[in-house]
Amino acid sequence: MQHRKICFIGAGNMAGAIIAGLVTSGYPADLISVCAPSGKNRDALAEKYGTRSSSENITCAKEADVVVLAVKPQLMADVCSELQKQVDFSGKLVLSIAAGVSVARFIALLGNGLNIVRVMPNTPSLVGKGMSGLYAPEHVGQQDRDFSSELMSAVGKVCWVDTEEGINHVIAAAGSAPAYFFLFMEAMQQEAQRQGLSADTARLLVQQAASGAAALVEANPETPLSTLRENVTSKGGTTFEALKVFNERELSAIVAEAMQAAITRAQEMEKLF
Ligand SMILES: NC(=O)C1=CN([C@@H]2O[C@H](COP(=O)(O)OP(=O)(O)OC[C@H]3O[C@@H](n4cnc5c(N)ncnc54)[C@H](OP(=O)(O)O)[C@@H]3O)[C@@H](O)[C@H]2O)C=CC1
Ligand SMILES: O=C(O)[C@@H]1CCC=N1
Repeated sequence: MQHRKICFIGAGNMAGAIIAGLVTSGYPADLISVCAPSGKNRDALAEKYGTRSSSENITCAKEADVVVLAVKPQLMADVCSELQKQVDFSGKLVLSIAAGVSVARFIALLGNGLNIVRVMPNTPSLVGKGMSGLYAPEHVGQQDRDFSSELMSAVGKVCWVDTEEGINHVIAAAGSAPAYFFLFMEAMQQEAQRQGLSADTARLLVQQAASGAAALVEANPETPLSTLRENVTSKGGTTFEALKVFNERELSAIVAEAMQAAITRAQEMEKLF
């Protein structure tokens, strides 16, 4: 892949996950600078991966070809206003990983013609198993689109969405989704422990069941998920009884409501931030 000078503004969970995946996949660490007010996270990244650590957003953004905005959505306006005063963004590529901050808002904050790509990653990027959805307005050129794809492909799989609204659908289905699976696994671990298994054994059982199920999905891309489910469900057996409970409690309605709640919140954030 192309190697450009990248500056991460923000060194938190998500930036850290992308940086870890990038460096592990061979991106030169000395081309990556990481900015944050405190040394806590950025110094840990510098120590672990050899990236550059700084508290100077403006200096690092000036030097970079690519600026990755990785702060919380509510801080984005302040961070961008500071940058806009001293950094010329023409010729730079800006990637935002923030939920709920629109392209129109970035253009208003950083200037017309901004080469902006919205990326919605997720934390499994940390282990190269990320999923990122990308969106760019029409004026963003093919080279910048390709670079963005390559960058995020270094930490997982990517898809492009045709409309900006699609980013909120990516949030619901992938950005926020690791937390849904963690919640489900937590509930299973708790119940397994309540039934008498040790915490370690309960965790191992749940972990292997989850990663094994995901591996089966990945290994059988043509097989409908319903078939994989049916393959586990013996007639008159245990799985059938367990699934009956989920169905009686309308798990799919709960999932749909939860995913819609994520989208609604992203839409609200677009108005707030
Ligand atoms: N977590 C996730 O699963 C996902 C998050 N996102 C998006 O990623 C973005 C970051 O989220 P997340 O990583 O979870 O957040 P964190 O709270 O983990 O990290 C935020 C980072 O921003 C830094 N920061 C705060 N103020 C500034 C500033 N003025 N200049 C530069 N850096 C600053 C913090 O610094 P310090 O290190 O000093 O505390 C911290 O490193 C959000 O916009 C979120 O919507 C997108 C997809 C998934
Ligand atoms: O919860 C959030 O707002 C961010 C965006 C997707 C995952 N975490």
